[in-house]
Amino acid sequence: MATTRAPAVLVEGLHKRYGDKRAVDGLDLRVEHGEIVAVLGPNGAGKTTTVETLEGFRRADSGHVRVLGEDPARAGRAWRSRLGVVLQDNHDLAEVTVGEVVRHVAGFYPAPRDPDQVIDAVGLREKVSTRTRALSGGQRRRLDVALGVVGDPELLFLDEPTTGFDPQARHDFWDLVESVRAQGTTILLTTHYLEEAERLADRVVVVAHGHVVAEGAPADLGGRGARRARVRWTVDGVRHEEATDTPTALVARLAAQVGRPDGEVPGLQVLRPTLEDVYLGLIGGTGTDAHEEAAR
Ligand SMILES: Nc1ncnc2c1ncn2[C@@H]1O[C@H](COP(=O)(O)OP(=O)(O)OP(=O)(O)O)[C@@H](O)[C@H]1O
Repeated sequence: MATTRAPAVLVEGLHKRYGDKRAVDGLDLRVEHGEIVAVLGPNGAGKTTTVETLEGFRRADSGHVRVLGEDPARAGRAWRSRLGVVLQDNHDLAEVTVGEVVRHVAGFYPAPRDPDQVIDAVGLREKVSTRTRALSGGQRRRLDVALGVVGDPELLFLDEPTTGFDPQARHDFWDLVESVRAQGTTILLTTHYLEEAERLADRVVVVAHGHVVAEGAPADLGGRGARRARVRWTVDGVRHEEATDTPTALVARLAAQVGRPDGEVPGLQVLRPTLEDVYLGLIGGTGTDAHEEAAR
């Protein structure tokens, strides 16, 4: 039998107000060891307030919070050394080199990773002797991640880690996060990029108005997996569309009935709701169901 182990993060009924503003309003969250959980939500939904409460940087008004089994409001240095934190805006260490800062931060932890291996892992080997002020935005973010993981944390918090990245840098960063997870690190990230959540997260949690409005695997969120596919095709310049639970069977029938001699069906598209469609529906956005995920 598996032993029962407390989750890496457990939040029940979290509340936090700023004056009259209910920033977090009855939020529940659970992250198991080894999971990557993405917290999604519109600006001002309460994501950063929640994450910073978990990191021990803000005090909850009420609610039960446990991170690696301890209350962040009371936990000490030993607990903090088990966390990796990558904030939205990190400090500026302008005159220090990449190598110096990674080695320096490693020194804060009882059992850090090898700083040189971390620098290699985040792709900053060529910049090891560069002062941090001379890094590009994406390189600085990689440095932030290096600082987040050099202590070999059990739990890593990433708050909007790829904001401002170019597409290649974002994909490289995702590979990096996956390699960190492969070493057993639990990861809680906030993001505004649905593609990022889809690529990285085992589970997404959608927060709006300070509480969770939906959660699930990216493929299942909001009943996404159960929604019907729509198949489109063209015959003699006229577009046709049919909703179906069995798109493969429909496509096979079309190939036989209206396909060209080589079996190709003109204008064939198989459409399913994207995570973004589902997300926008959940938060009351204006998303349509018309994104095209699989077109052939
Ligand atoms: N220190 C503060 N003082 C007053 N109000 C605050 C403070 N921090 C956050 N708020 C307010 O609390 C609400 C939640 O903010 P929070 O930063 O947690 O949202 P978020 O979901 O992280 O947003 P974003 O996606 O824009 O980062 C917002 O209305 C914000 O203006």
